[in-house]
Amino acid sequence: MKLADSPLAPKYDRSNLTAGIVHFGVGNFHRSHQAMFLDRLLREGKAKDWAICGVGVMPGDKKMRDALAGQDYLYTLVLKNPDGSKDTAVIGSIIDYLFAPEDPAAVLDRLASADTKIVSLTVTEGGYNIDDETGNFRTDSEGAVHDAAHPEAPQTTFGFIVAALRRRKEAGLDPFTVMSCDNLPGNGNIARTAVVEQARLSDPEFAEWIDQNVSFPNCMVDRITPVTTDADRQMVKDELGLDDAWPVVAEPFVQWVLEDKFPLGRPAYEEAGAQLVEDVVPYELMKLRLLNAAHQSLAHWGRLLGLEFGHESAVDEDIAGVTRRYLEQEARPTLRPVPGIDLNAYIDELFERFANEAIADTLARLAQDASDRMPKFVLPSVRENLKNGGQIKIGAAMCAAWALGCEGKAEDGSQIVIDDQHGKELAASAKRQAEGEEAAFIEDQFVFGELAQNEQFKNEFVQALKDLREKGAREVMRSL
Ligand SMILES: NC(=O)c1ccc[n+]([C@@H]2O[C@H](COP(=O)([O-])OP(=O)(O)OC[C@H]3O[C@@H](n4cnc5c(N)ncnc54)[C@H](O)[C@@H]3O)[C@@H](O)[C@H]2O)c1
Ligand SMILES: O=P(O)(O)OC[C@@H](O)[C@@H](O)[C@H](O)[C@H](O)CO
Repeated sequence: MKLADSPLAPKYDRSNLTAGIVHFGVGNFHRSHQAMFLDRLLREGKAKDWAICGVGVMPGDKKMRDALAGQDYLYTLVLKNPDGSKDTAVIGSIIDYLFAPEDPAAVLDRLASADTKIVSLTVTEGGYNIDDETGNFRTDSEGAVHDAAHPEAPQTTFGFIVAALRRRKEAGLDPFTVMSCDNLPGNGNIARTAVVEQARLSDPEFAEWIDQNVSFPNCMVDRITPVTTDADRQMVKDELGLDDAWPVVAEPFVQWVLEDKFPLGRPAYEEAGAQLVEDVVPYELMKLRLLNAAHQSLAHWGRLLGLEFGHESAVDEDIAGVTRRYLEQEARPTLRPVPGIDLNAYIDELFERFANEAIADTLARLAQDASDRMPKFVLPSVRENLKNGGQIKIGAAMCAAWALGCEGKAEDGSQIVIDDQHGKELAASAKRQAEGEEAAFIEDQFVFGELAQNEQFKNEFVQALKDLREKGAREVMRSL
């Protein structure tokens, strides 16, 4: 059955909607989170001017464009509960999709349209081109250099945003709000840096204007959303009778905490369950340094033991133990109090969520692009503890588990595949490490910045790596 004919399909009239939001990076998470919040409002007859037009700038996004365009941009969202039951809906809030490499002019026209009031992003942690140590935009990246030289014919997210803001200004239109929904500490601030610094490369004066006039709210986003598998597609066909080229599965838990800084207005997200707050930073840090850091721990220790899924790591006594001790002894002490949240209960709930085997989140997904994730989720706590005399041994050992995994083999001899945009460099330093250069991995400036020069971090890392080789991961985890 076609999605549009399903009893689960939206009852609201989609021909009557206007795209007020342009979203870059329509992956699984955007579709399980922001698009779902909007769908909730649309079902109540609200937010008709806030439908979403997706944009993809990466060559790989053609697949998503084709999948969505072939089914009127509808898709199935399947929430998998821990007891094995499922809650399903067909989501209708995305009404168009533009694939930038094929038609960049259409993307610019859409961004420059008076209808567009919010430009939102889930372009991954690495998509912002930020040096984690300095917080500076990497002006020498290929895309940034291209868009600086050809500001009228951009290829990257930030190049498009800058070009569109210029067109709006020239046309006398107010700037849209730029809302990052990526897992980054201060994601709005980072989006600001990326947009302003991209603009500065071609027009410093306009960059200043953007900095003064464009709003970049910060937000914290949360819903574990694994990669869609063929088995998920088959399940949607068998159980719901639906032909869906790209359904999304996710956990039932969902959270969105955001700053209310939308000069051109916004959907009433709070009426769909989001929390609007003055200061989102404590919530963001809690989520990134606890949930996302725990995911790194489950992934790197679990992969060393040859495990495949997040829930397998989460119920393994040694991995769960070392992960919990990391959270309690090294991550939580770096957090500020979070209004309305008991951090002990939050950590307990994380382990319940991680243990949901119906989600079947893979350790490969959690470890993907770890070179972008470790610097955002784990290394900030290491740095803060080093500064304040706090403990770092479990974080350093997690880095060593990752480093050893990058040599390519689990303890049971199975292969560990490295899927990382910085993978070549990781493989090269892991090779030097395997040949006896014990600190080679942490000398990778892109990931570790100045940390290799810190004697305490280096010693803890090198010792953990040595112990891992001599005693194995289980004994090391138990000793921590
Ligand atoms: N999956 C989750 O559980 C989850 C939960 C919370 C937040 N997030 C955030 O959402 C992001 C995306 O996750 P996902 O599960 O949707 O992944 P995904 O792989 O399904 O989608 C990623 C999207 O980002 C685009 N992208 C990647 N690099 C880009 C770049 N340099 N410029 C522009 N676009 C780029 C891809 O083309 C794709 O459209 C994560 O990196 C994270 O920051 C994910
Ligand atoms: O998607 P990333 O790159 O931010 O990190 C991997 C996971 O930790 C992450 O996707 C979580 O599942 C998510 O942040 C839960 O809300």
